[in-house]
Amino acid sequence: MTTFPASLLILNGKGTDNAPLRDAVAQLRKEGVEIHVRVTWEKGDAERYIDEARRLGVATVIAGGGDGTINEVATALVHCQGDDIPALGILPLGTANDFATSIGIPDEPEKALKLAIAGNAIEIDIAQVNDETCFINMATGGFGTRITSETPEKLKAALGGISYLIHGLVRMDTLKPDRCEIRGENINWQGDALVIGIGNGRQAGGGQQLCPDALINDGLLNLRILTGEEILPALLSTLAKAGQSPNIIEGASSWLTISAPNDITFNLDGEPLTGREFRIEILPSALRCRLPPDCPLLR
Ligand SMILES: Nc1ncnc2c1ncn2[C@@H]1O[C@H](COP(=O)(O)OP(=O)(O)OP(=O)(O)O)[C@@H](O)[C@H]1O
Ligand SMILES: [Mg+2]
Repeated sequence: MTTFPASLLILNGKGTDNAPLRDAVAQLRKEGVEIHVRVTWEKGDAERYIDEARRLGVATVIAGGGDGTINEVATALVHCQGDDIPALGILPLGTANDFATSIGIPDEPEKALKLAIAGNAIEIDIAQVNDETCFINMATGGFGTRITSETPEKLKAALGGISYLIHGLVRMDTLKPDRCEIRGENINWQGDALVIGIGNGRQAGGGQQLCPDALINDGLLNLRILTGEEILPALLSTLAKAGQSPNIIEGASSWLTISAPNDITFNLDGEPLTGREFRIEILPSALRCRLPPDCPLLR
């Protein structure tokens, strides 16, 4: 792989104790591939490493971590000015890895790294909330959000994606819909939402297909609202057969506004954002991402 340009791998500090990854990086370096590796300690570190990546002139910045890490790196790339902005590569090392899984990134570090270095860089969209925060995968609100943002770190580390579900069941007594109003192109809805999913990508919460028709390069946000008084088990089975349930509202729009009389919390690729007014818009073709040739989320 000697002909490929240099990359900088931004590794979430949670994922550094990883022998297969160490071997994969060593092997690629032996083959002549230039890979710089940097490790994060806290939020904001990824952004600083992007500055360094640009000084080094690398062709790819690889996000090594979960959805939160991918989003942080993607957001920093979207905010870059000028020419020769590096492409995004993805190395899934999180607990849920919802974005990576849905776009077809392989699990094995070696395969994912090779794709991140040599894959085709394709223009994709990102979503922006209130002119500032971005999410590359999905915003979830309502009960579903409480599941994810309240799942304790330890439970998450031990059980992975399943922990979202378990923790959700334990807290079923707290199930309470969020009253809100949602507008968009041909969307004007008001009511009590149990779960609101707004997707550039398709799945969140460790495999829940909230926006099964979403594409990452169609210039649209996909919306799905789950309403009604169903309890969680029923809710999860309805997720599978949309279009049949009167409790599922769907739509697509390049922008959405959500307003609520009480605070609601959205989970943006794992990071909570609380408020009463949200304006979410898609930024079309905002960055380039190295994707597998058969990526199912492309138009
Ligand atoms: N060294 C570190 N130790 C612990 N947390 C870190 C470290 N560096 C960054 N972080 C935090 O990790 C979070 C992002 O984690 P990320 O979403 O990538 O993984 P995850 O939550 O395990 O995976 P997933 O979102 O796929 O479930 C950010 O909030 C960031 O502040
Ligand atoms: Mg889309």
